[in-house]
Amino acid sequence: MNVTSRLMARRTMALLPQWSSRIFSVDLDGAPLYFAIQEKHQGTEVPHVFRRVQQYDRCYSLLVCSSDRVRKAKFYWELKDRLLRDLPRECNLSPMSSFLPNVKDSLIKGYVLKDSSKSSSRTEGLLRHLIQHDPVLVCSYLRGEDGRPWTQHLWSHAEGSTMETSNNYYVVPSEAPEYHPSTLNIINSDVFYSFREAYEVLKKCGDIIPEATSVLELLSSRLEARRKPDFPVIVIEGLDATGKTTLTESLRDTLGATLLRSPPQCLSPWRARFDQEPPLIRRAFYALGNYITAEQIGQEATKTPVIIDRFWHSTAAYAIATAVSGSVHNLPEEGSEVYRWPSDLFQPSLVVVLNLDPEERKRRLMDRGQGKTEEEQELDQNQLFRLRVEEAYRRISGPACVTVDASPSADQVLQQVLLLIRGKCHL
Ligand SMILES: Nc1ncnc2c1ncn2[C@@H]1O[C@H](COP(=O)(O)OP(=O)(O)OP(=O)(O)O)[C@@H](O)[C@H]1O
Ligand SMILES: Nc1ccn([C@H]2C[C@H](O)[C@@H](COP(=O)(O)O)O2)c(=O)n1
Repeated sequence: MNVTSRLMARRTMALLPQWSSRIFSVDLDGAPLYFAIQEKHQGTEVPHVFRRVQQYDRCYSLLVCSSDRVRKAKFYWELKDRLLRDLPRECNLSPMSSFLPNVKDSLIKGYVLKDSSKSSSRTEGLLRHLIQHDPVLVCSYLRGEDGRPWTQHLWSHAEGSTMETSNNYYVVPSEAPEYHPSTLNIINSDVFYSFREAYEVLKKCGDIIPEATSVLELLSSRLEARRKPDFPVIVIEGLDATGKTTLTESLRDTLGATLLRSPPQCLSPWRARFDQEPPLIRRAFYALGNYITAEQIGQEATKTPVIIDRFWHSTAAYAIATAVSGSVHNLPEEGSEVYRWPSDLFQPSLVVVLNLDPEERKRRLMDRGQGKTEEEQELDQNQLFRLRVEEAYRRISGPACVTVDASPSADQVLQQVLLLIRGKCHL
């Protein structure tokens, strides 16, 4: 490799720190398959993932690398649609990531691209364009000949030219890491543990999402000193159609309470807009919604008991369950810091989670016959996602939730929750 290409390769690799200590994970049919790279040719074992892609003529990886996390999140979010639109039909994409085993915040996301189109020119033209203009690291993979293993070639770009590095990295099998890679970046990317962290994300979005500025304007007067509320504050949680609206309205009427929601009414004009954004931005929006609701709690709980329809448990449980794929075993383990309550967020007196058999929930959804959000459809169709949300609810602590069976009649559920409130909150 000449000096220029070595420099180009070094500059490119600086985007992906500790390149040769990284593990690569490819999600084929929902299950991660792992491989690593090494500089020396040792052994000939082909990682499982490459045995699965042999039928394709060409194989590439794209990893989205940028120190600007808003740009990175936006670009990754839009990349799949762009690739599916512009690549030849014979190309196939699978989610991929690279990470340092068990090192927090080391996860970098991307795709593996398998190509069996007649010519490489369209695909490679697109990849060249991407590395020139976007925060993407591209590698190509070559099948070894004469019993030699597959090799990974890093593409570099500088001063108008693109090249593949000629010093090979050999692709070798790797063990599954102790922690599922998608758990590594949850803190402050999917779940925010302070007002400041969530606020900073929306502040950075101001120039690309004008609505973020409107949301921030609502927050300017917040974070006043909190005092202990005079009346109990009770949160009702649960998946959609488990009966939260029905129960919270009955509790309001029975207890003469104030009913609040998170996200609060004042954020309604922007909710649909933020629901289209990548998790980093969308979850920051919901996190800030909890702080606005907390402020309203502070005002109302001096006068009456307060009932809240969804709060922090929803924000964290849905975010964690979306960030992690596969079975509940992939979730961060019970007791992980991922499930801790933000230290600057108001803690309610009691959190009740309504639990309902999936078939009965589906029946209630059908009877109600309203439109569903994408996440609600996902809950409906994807059993594993529903199980992850339910388990994440259960693992959140400080305060932990109390689970109530929501399958009896509305009045029986109300009586059950009133008993809990009277026991815990001395009402
Ligand atoms: N205990 C119950 N038994 C039978 N049906 C119920 C019960 N509680 C609520 N329902 C009915 O189930 C449907 C969903 O209830 P509701 O709207 O209260 O749920 P939700 O949790 O607030 O839903 P979402 O989160 O989607 O707003 C409604 O049609 C409601 O009348
Ligand atoms: N405090 C909240 C409330 C809601 N969310 C998110 C989680 C789901 O994506 C969706 C469910 O809300 P619904 O459709 O029942 O209004 O909203 C959140 O993150 N935090």
